[in-house]
Amino acid sequence: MIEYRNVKVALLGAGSVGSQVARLLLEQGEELAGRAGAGLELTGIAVRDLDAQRDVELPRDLFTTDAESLILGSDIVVELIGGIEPARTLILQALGSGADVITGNKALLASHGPELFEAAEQVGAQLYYEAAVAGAIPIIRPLRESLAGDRILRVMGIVNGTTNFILDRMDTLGESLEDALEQATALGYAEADPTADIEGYDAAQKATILASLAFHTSVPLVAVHREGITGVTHEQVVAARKAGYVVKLLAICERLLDEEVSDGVAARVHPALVPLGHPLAAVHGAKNAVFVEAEAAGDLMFYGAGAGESRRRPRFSAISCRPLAAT
Ligand SMILES: NC(=O)C1=CN([C@@H]2O[C@H](COP(=O)(O)OP(=O)(O)OC[C@H]3O[C@@H](n4cnc5c(N)ncnc54)[C@H](OP(=O)(O)O)[C@@H]3O)[C@@H](O)[C@H]2O)C=CC1
Ligand SMILES: N[C@@H](CC=O)C(=O)O
Repeated sequence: MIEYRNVKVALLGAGSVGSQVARLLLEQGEELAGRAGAGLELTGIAVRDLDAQRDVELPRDLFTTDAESLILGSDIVVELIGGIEPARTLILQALGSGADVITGNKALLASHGPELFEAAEQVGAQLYYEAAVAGAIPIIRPLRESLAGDRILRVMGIVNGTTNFILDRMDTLGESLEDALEQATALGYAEADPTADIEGYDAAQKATILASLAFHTSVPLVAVHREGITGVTHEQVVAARKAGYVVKLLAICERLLDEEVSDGVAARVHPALVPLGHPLAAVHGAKNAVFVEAEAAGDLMFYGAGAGESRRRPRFSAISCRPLAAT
Protein backbone atom coordinates (compact mmCIF):
# COMPACT_ATOMS: atom_id res chain seq x y z
CA MET A 1 0.00 0.00 0.00
CA ILE A 2 1.27 3.48 -0.89
CA GLU A 3 1.73 5.82 2.06
CA TYR A 4 0.98 9.43 1.15
CA ARG A 5 1.97 12.48 3.11
CA ASN A 6 -1.07 14.15 4.57
CA VAL A 7 -2.27 17.57 3.50
CA LYS A 8 -4.71 19.18 5.94
CA VAL A 9 -7.63 20.88 4.20
CA ALA A 10 -9.91 23.31 6.06
CA LEU A 11 -13.20 24.18 4.40
CA LEU A 12 -14.89 27.50 5.17
CA GLY A 13 -18.56 27.34 4.17
CA ALA A 14 -20.87 24.42 3.40
CA GLY A 15 -23.54 26.06 1.28
CA SER A 16 -24.40 25.26 -2.34
CA VAL A 17 -20.76 24.88 -3.35
CA GLY A 18 -18.97 24.04 -0.10
CA SER A 19 -21.19 21.08 0.79
CA GLN A 20 -20.42 19.45 -2.56
CA VAL A 21 -16.71 20.10 -2.18
CA ALA A 22 -16.83 18.43 1.26
CA ARG A 23 -18.75 15.46 -0.11
CA LEU A 24 -16.34 14.90 -2.95
CA LEU A 25 -13.27 15.32 -0.76
CA LEU A 26 -14.70 12.64 1.51
CA GLU A 27 -15.99 10.34 -1.24
CA GLN A 28 -13.05 10.59 -3.59
CA GLY A 29 -10.26 11.11 -1.09
CA GLU A 30 -8.28 8.06 -2.14
CA GLU A 31 -8.55 8.72 -5.84
CA LEU A 32 -7.52 12.34 -5.29
CA ALA A 33 -4.60 11.22 -3.14
CA GLY A 34 -3.40 8.99 -5.95
CA ARG A 35 -3.51 11.85 -8.41
CA ALA A 36 -2.06 14.45 -6.06
CA GLY A 37 0.55 12.22 -4.49
CA ALA A 38 -0.68 13.39 -1.10
CA GLY A 39 -3.59 12.48 1.15
CA LEU A 40 -6.16 15.28 1.38
CA GLU A 41 -7.53 15.23 4.91
CA LEU A 42 -10.64 17.36 5.44
CA THR A 43 -9.97 18.53 8.99
CA GLY A 44 -13.13 20.59 9.48
CA ILE A 45 -15.89 22.71 7.99
CA ALA A 46 -16.61 26.17 9.34
CA VAL A 47 -20.19 27.40 9.07
CA ARG A 48 -22.47 29.97 10.72
CA ASP A 49 -25.18 27.65 11.95
CA LEU A 50 -24.34 24.12 13.11
CA ASP A 51 -27.99 23.07 12.82
CA ALA A 52 -28.66 24.41 9.34
CA GLN A 53 -29.96 21.91 6.81
CA ARG A 54 -27.31 20.87 4.25
CA ASP A 55 -27.68 19.70 0.64
CA VAL A 56 -25.49 16.77 1.56
CA GLU A 57 -25.19 14.57 4.63
CA LEU A 58 -21.78 15.23 6.14
CA PRO A 59 -20.20 13.98 9.41
CA ARG A 60 -21.44 16.27 12.17
CA ASP A 61 -18.15 16.19 14.04
CA LEU A 62 -16.44 17.99 11.15
CA PHE A 63 -18.53 21.13 11.67
CA THR A 64 -17.45 24.13 13.70
CA THR A 65 -18.37 27.78 14.01
CA ASP A 66 -14.77 28.64 14.92
CA ALA A 67 -13.22 29.30 11.52
CA GLU A 68 -10.11 30.96 12.97
CA SER A 69 -9.08 27.91 15.02
CA LEU A 70 -9.81 25.63 12.07
CA ILE A 71 -7.44 27.59 9.85
CA LEU A 72 -4.51 27.20 12.25
CA GLY A 73 -2.33 24.28 11.22
CA SER A 74 -4.04 23.82 7.84
CA ASP A 75 -2.04 23.35 4.65
CA ILE A 76 -4.89 24.39 2.36
CA VAL A 77 -7.86 26.59 3.22
CA VAL A 78 -10.86 26.53 0.87
CA GLU A 79 -12.95 29.67 1.27
CA LEU A 80 -16.55 29.22 0.11
CA ILE A 81 -18.31 31.64 2.42
CA GLY A 82 -18.68 34.42 -0.11
CA GLY A 83 -18.94 38.18 0.40
CA ILE A 84 -16.27 40.49 1.77
CA GLU A 85 -16.15 39.91 5.52
CA PRO A 86 -15.31 37.66 7.27
CA ALA A 87 -13.99 35.98 4.09
CA ARG A 88 -11.26 38.61 3.59
CA THR A 89 -9.95 38.46 7.16
CA LEU A 90 -10.02 34.67 7.20
CA ILE A 91 -8.13 34.44 3.90
CA LEU A 92 -5.51 36.89 5.17
CA GLN A 93 -5.15 34.83 8.35
CA ALA A 94 -4.81 31.64 6.34
CA LEU A 95 -2.17 33.14 4.05
CA GLY A 96 -0.41 34.64 7.04
CA SER A 97 -0.17 31.21 8.60
CA GLY A 98 1.50 29.93 5.42
CA ALA A 99 -1.49 27.98 4.04
CA ASP A 100 -2.38 28.00 0.36
CA VAL A 101 -5.89 29.33 -0.24
CA ILE A 102 -8.52 28.38 -2.77
CA THR A 103 -11.49 30.65 -3.21
CA GLY A 104 -14.48 30.99 -5.53
CA ASN A 105 -15.17 34.46 -4.16
CA LYS A 106 -15.18 36.80 -7.16
CA ALA A 107 -16.81 39.61 -5.14
CA LEU A 108 -13.82 39.63 -2.80
CA LEU A 109 -11.23 39.23 -5.56
CA ALA A 110 -12.77 42.04 -7.57
CA SER A 111 -12.67 44.45 -4.63
CA HIS A 112 -9.60 43.29 -2.64
CA GLY A 113 -7.63 41.22 -5.14
CA PRO A 114 -4.36 43.23 -4.99
CA GLU A 115 -4.31 43.11 -1.17
CA LEU A 116 -4.81 39.33 -1.15
CA PHE A 117 -2.26 38.60 -3.88
CA GLU A 118 0.30 40.76 -2.11
CA ALA A 119 -0.33 38.96 1.17
CA ALA A 120 0.15 35.62 -0.59
CA GLU A 121 3.34 36.78 -2.27
CA GLN A 122 4.84 38.06 0.96
CA VAL A 123 4.75 34.61 2.54
CA GLY A 124 5.23 32.57 -0.64
CA ALA A 125 1.75 31.05 -0.40
CA GLN A 126 -0.56 30.40 -3.35
CA LEU A 127 -3.99 31.90 -3.93
CA TYR A 128 -6.05 29.87 -6.40
CA TYR A 129 -9.33 31.12 -7.83
CA GLU A 130 -10.19 29.09 -10.93
CA ALA A 131 -13.79 28.65 -9.73
CA ALA A 132 -14.33 32.39 -9.36
CA VAL A 133 -14.93 32.93 -13.08
CA ALA A 134 -17.06 30.90 -15.48
CA GLY A 135 -17.70 27.94 -13.22
CA ALA A 136 -16.08 24.72 -14.31
CA ILE A 137 -14.43 26.26 -17.34
CA PRO A 138 -10.65 26.43 -16.98
CA ILE A 139 -10.09 30.05 -18.00
CA ILE A 140 -7.90 31.53 -15.28
CA ARG A 141 -4.90 29.31 -15.90
CA PRO A 142 -5.02 29.64 -19.71
CA LEU A 143 -5.05 33.42 -19.37
CA ARG A 144 -2.41 33.55 -16.65
CA GLU A 145 -0.06 30.87 -17.95
CA SER A 146 -0.82 29.33 -21.34
CA LEU A 147 -1.34 32.67 -23.07
CA ALA A 148 1.22 34.64 -21.06
CA GLY A 149 3.48 35.01 -24.10
CA ASP A 150 0.69 36.15 -26.41
CA ARG A 151 -0.98 39.53 -26.75
CA ILE A 152 -4.65 39.28 -25.90
CA LEU A 153 -6.87 41.72 -27.73
CA ARG A 154 -10.31 40.85 -26.43
CA VAL A 155 -12.06 38.58 -23.94
CA MET A 156 -15.80 38.37 -24.41
CA GLY A 157 -18.31 36.02 -22.95
CA ILE A 158 -21.31 34.86 -21.02
CA VAL A 159 -19.97 34.63 -17.48
CA ASN A 160 -23.12 34.64 -15.38
CA GLY A 161 -25.14 31.42 -15.43
CA THR A 162 -28.18 32.84 -13.64
CA THR A 163 -28.84 35.59 -16.17
CA ASN A 164 -28.16 33.28 -19.10
CA PHE A 165 -30.64 30.81 -17.62
CA ILE A 166 -33.23 33.57 -17.17
CA LEU A 167 -32.80 35.09 -20.65
CA ASP A 168 -32.88 31.62 -22.20
CA ARG A 169 -36.18 30.78 -20.47
CA MET A 170 -37.68 34.15 -21.40
CA ASP A 171 -36.69 33.38 -25.00
CA THR A 172 -37.51 29.68 -25.34
CA LEU A 173 -40.39 29.27 -22.83
CA GLY A 174 -41.83 32.78 -22.67
CA GLU A 175 -41.28 32.72 -18.90
CA SER A 176 -41.14 35.96 -16.90
CA LEU A 177 -37.85 37.20 -15.46
CA GLU A 178 -39.25 36.76 -11.93
CA ASP A 179 -40.34 33.14 -12.47
CA ALA A 180 -37.09 32.20 -14.14
CA LEU A 181 -35.09 33.84 -11.32
CA GLU A 182 -37.06 31.80 -8.79
CA GLN A 183 -36.02 28.64 -10.64
CA ALA A 184 -32.39 29.77 -10.85
CA THR A 185 -32.37 30.42 -7.12
CA ALA A 186 -33.93 27.04 -6.34
CA LEU A 187 -31.29 25.36 -8.50
CA GLY A 188 -28.52 27.14 -6.56
CA TYR A 189 -27.28 29.16 -9.54
CA ALA A 190 -27.96 32.58 -8.04
CA GLU A 191 -25.84 34.39 -5.48
CA ALA A 192 -27.03 34.71 -1.86
CA ASP A 193 -28.38 38.10 -2.97
CA PRO A 194 -29.56 37.54 -6.58
CA THR A 195 -29.39 41.27 -7.24
CA ALA A 196 -25.70 40.56 -7.84
CA ASP A 197 -26.71 38.38 -10.78
CA ILE A 198 -29.60 40.23 -12.38
CA GLU A 199 -28.07 43.70 -12.04
CA GLY A 200 -24.79 42.53 -13.56
CA TYR A 201 -22.57 42.98 -10.47
CA ASP A 202 -21.44 39.35 -10.54
CA ALA A 203 -20.54 39.54 -14.23
CA ALA A 204 -18.76 42.86 -13.65
CA GLN A 205 -16.68 41.29 -10.86
CA LYS A 206 -15.73 38.47 -13.20
CA ALA A 207 -14.92 41.01 -15.92
CA THR A 208 -12.43 42.79 -13.62
CA ILE A 209 -10.70 39.47 -12.93
CA LEU A 210 -10.59 38.53 -16.63
CA ALA A 211 -9.45 41.97 -17.78
CA SER A 212 -6.76 42.20 -15.11
CA LEU A 213 -5.36 38.81 -16.10
CA ALA A 214 -5.70 39.22 -19.85
CA PHE A 215 -4.10 42.67 -19.97
CA HIS A 216 -1.59 42.26 -17.12
CA THR A 217 -2.94 45.15 -15.15
CA SER A 218 -5.33 45.85 -12.32
CA VAL A 219 -8.77 46.84 -13.54
CA PRO A 220 -10.83 48.29 -10.69
CA LEU A 221 -14.46 47.27 -10.40
CA VAL A 222 -15.62 50.90 -10.62
CA ALA A 223 -14.06 51.13 -14.08
CA VAL A 224 -16.34 48.41 -15.44
CA HIS A 225 -19.49 49.73 -17.10
CA ARG A 226 -22.36 47.63 -15.74
CA GLU A 227 -25.93 47.15 -16.85
CA GLY A 228 -28.03 44.18 -15.75
CA ILE A 229 -31.01 42.42 -17.29
CA THR A 230 -33.87 43.88 -15.23
CA GLY A 231 -34.68 46.30 -18.04
CA VAL A 232 -35.02 43.48 -20.61
CA THR A 233 -38.68 42.86 -21.44
CA HIS A 234 -40.45 39.87 -22.92
CA GLU A 235 -41.40 42.03 -25.92
CA GLN A 236 -37.74 42.87 -26.57
CA VAL A 237 -36.73 39.20 -26.40
CA VAL A 238 -39.48 38.25 -28.88
CA ALA A 239 -38.65 41.14 -31.22
CA ALA A 240 -34.96 40.22 -31.09
CA ARG A 241 -35.67 36.64 -32.13
CA LYS A 242 -37.93 37.77 -34.98
CA ALA A 243 -35.05 39.92 -36.22
CA GLY A 244 -32.60 36.99 -35.99
CA TYR A 245 -30.98 37.73 -32.63
CA VAL A 246 -30.97 36.46 -29.09
CA VAL A 247 -30.46 38.65 -26.02
CA LYS A 248 -27.45 37.69 -23.88
CA LEU A 249 -25.71 39.39 -20.97
CA LEU A 250 -22.15 39.81 -22.18
CA ALA A 251 -18.94 40.75 -20.41
CA ILE A 252 -16.57 42.41 -22.87
CA CYS A 253 -12.96 43.26 -21.99
CA GLU A 254 -10.90 44.94 -24.71
CA ARG A 255 -7.45 46.31 -25.25
CA LEU A 256 -7.83 49.85 -26.65
CA LEU A 257 -5.85 50.05 -29.83
CA ASP A 258 -5.92 53.82 -30.15
CA GLU A 259 -2.28 54.90 -30.42
CA GLU A 260 -2.76 57.71 -27.94
CA VAL A 261 -3.91 55.33 -25.21
CA SER A 262 -1.73 52.37 -26.09
CA ASP A 263 -2.07 50.86 -22.62
CA GLY A 264 -5.79 51.41 -22.42
CA VAL A 265 -8.25 48.73 -21.43
CA ALA A 266 -12.05 48.84 -21.39
CA ALA A 267 -14.42 46.45 -19.67
CA ARG A 268 -18.20 46.44 -19.76
CA VAL A 269 -21.18 44.27 -18.95
CA HIS A 270 -24.55 44.74 -20.60
CA PRO A 271 -27.34 42.90 -22.43
CA ALA A 272 -26.47 42.55 -26.12
CA LEU A 273 -28.10 41.31 -29.32
CA VAL A 274 -26.23 38.23 -30.47
CA PRO A 275 -26.94 36.99 -34.04
CA LEU A 276 -28.60 33.56 -33.98
CA GLY A 277 -25.76 32.08 -36.05
CA HIS A 278 -23.09 33.18 -33.55
CA PRO A 279 -21.71 30.44 -31.24
CA LEU A 280 -22.67 32.50 -28.17
CA ALA A 281 -26.33 32.28 -29.23
CA ALA A 282 -26.14 28.52 -28.68
CA VAL A 283 -25.09 28.87 -25.05
CA HIS A 284 -28.20 27.77 -23.17
CA GLY A 285 -29.34 27.44 -19.58
CA ALA A 286 -26.71 28.18 -16.93
CA LYS A 287 -23.85 27.39 -19.29
CA ASN A 288 -21.02 29.91 -19.76
CA ALA A 289 -18.71 30.59 -22.69
CA VAL A 290 -15.67 32.82 -23.04
CA PHE A 291 -14.08 33.93 -26.32
CA VAL A 292 -10.48 35.00 -26.29
CA GLU A 293 -8.98 36.83 -29.25
CA ALA A 294 -5.20 36.72 -29.12
CA GLU A 295 -2.66 38.06 -31.59
CA ALA A 296 -0.74 34.81 -32.11
CA ALA A 297 -3.21 32.13 -31.02
CA GLY A 298 -6.13 33.70 -32.88
CA ASP A 299 -9.67 33.01 -31.67
CA LEU A 300 -10.18 30.58 -28.80
CA MET A 301 -13.46 29.56 -27.22
CA PHE A 302 -13.97 28.09 -23.76
CA TYR A 303 -17.38 26.58 -22.99
CA GLY A 304 -18.93 24.67 -20.13
CA ALA A 305 -20.99 24.60 -16.95
CA GLY A 306 -21.21 28.07 -15.47
CA ALA A 307 -23.23 27.91 -12.29
CA GLY A 308 -24.54 25.07 -10.20
CA GLU A 309 -25.47 22.09 -12.30
CA SER A 310 -25.30 18.44 -11.34
CA ARG A 311 -25.13 19.39 -7.71
CA ARG A 312 -22.03 21.55 -8.20
CA ARG A 313 -19.72 18.86 -9.56
CA PRO A 314 -18.35 21.27 -12.15
CA ARG A 315 -17.45 23.72 -9.42
CA PHE A 316 -15.58 21.06 -7.59
CA SER A 317 -13.40 20.32 -10.55
CA ALA A 318 -12.49 24.00 -10.80
CA ILE A 319 -11.92 24.26 -7.07
CA SER A 320 -9.91 21.11 -6.73
CA CYS A 321 -7.61 21.06 -9.71
CA ARG A 322 -4.99 23.64 -8.70
CA PRO A 323 -4.28 22.58 -5.14
CA LEU A 324 -3.90 19.05 -6.33
CA ALA A 325 -1.25 20.22 -8.70
CA ALA A 326 0.31 22.19 -5.88
CA THR A 327 0.52 19.40 -3.31
N1 LIG B 1 -23.51 29.05 -6.28
C1 LIG B 1 -22.69 28.92 -7.30
O1 LIG B 1 -23.01 28.30 -8.35
C2 LIG B 1 -21.32 29.51 -7.23
C3 LIG B 1 -20.83 30.23 -6.17
N2 LIG B 1 -19.56 30.73 -6.18
C4 LIG B 1 -19.00 31.45 -5.07
O2 LIG B 1 -18.73 30.50 -4.02
C5 LIG B 1 -18.94 31.11 -2.76
C6 LIG B 1 -19.97 30.32 -1.98
O3 LIG B 1 -21.18 30.32 -2.70
P1 LIG B 1 -22.44 29.44 -2.24
O4 LIG B 1 -21.99 28.09 -1.82
O5 LIG B 1 -23.44 29.59 -3.31
O6 LIG B 1 -22.88 30.27 -0.92
P2 LIG B 1 -23.95 29.85 0.18
O7 LIG B 1 -24.60 31.11 0.62
O8 LIG B 1 -24.80 28.72 -0.32
O9 LIG B 1 -23.05 29.26 1.38
C7 LIG B 1 -22.27 30.06 2.19
C8 LIG B 1 -21.70 29.21 3.33
O10 LIG B 1 -20.85 30.02 4.12
C9 LIG B 1 -21.20 29.88 5.50
N3 LIG B 1 -20.93 31.12 6.19
C10 LIG B 1 -21.49 32.33 5.99
N4 LIG B 1 -20.99 33.23 6.84
C11 LIG B 1 -20.10 32.56 7.60
C12 LIG B 1 -19.26 32.93 8.67
N5 LIG B 1 -19.26 34.17 9.16
N6 LIG B 1 -18.44 31.99 9.23
C13 LIG B 1 -18.45 30.72 8.76
N7 LIG B 1 -19.24 30.31 7.74
C14 LIG B 1 -20.05 31.23 7.18
C15 LIG B 1 -22.66 29.54 5.51
O11 LIG B 1 -22.94 28.87 6.74
P3 LIG B 1 -24.43 28.33 7.09
O12 LIG B 1 -24.67 27.23 6.09
O13 LIG B 1 -24.33 27.84 8.46
O14 LIG B 1 -25.33 29.51 6.91
C16 LIG B 1 -22.75 28.64 4.27
O15 LIG B 1 -22.45 27.31 4.62
C17 LIG B 1 -19.34 32.56 -3.07
O16 LIG B 1 -18.17 33.34 -3.08
C18 LIG B 1 -19.92 32.48 -4.47
O17 LIG B 1 -19.85 33.69 -5.17
C19 LIG B 1 -18.70 30.49 -7.21
C20 LIG B 1 -19.13 29.78 -8.25
C21 LIG B 1 -20.46 29.26 -8.36
N1 LIG C 1 -24.32 33.30 -9.44
C1 LIG C 1 -23.25 32.92 -10.30
C2 LIG C 1 -22.64 31.66 -9.78
C3 LIG C 1 -21.34 31.37 -10.39
O1 LIG C 1 -20.42 32.14 -10.43
C4 LIG C 1 -23.76 32.70 -11.71
O2 LIG C 1 -24.98 32.65 -11.88
O3 LIG C 1 -22.94 32.61 -12.62
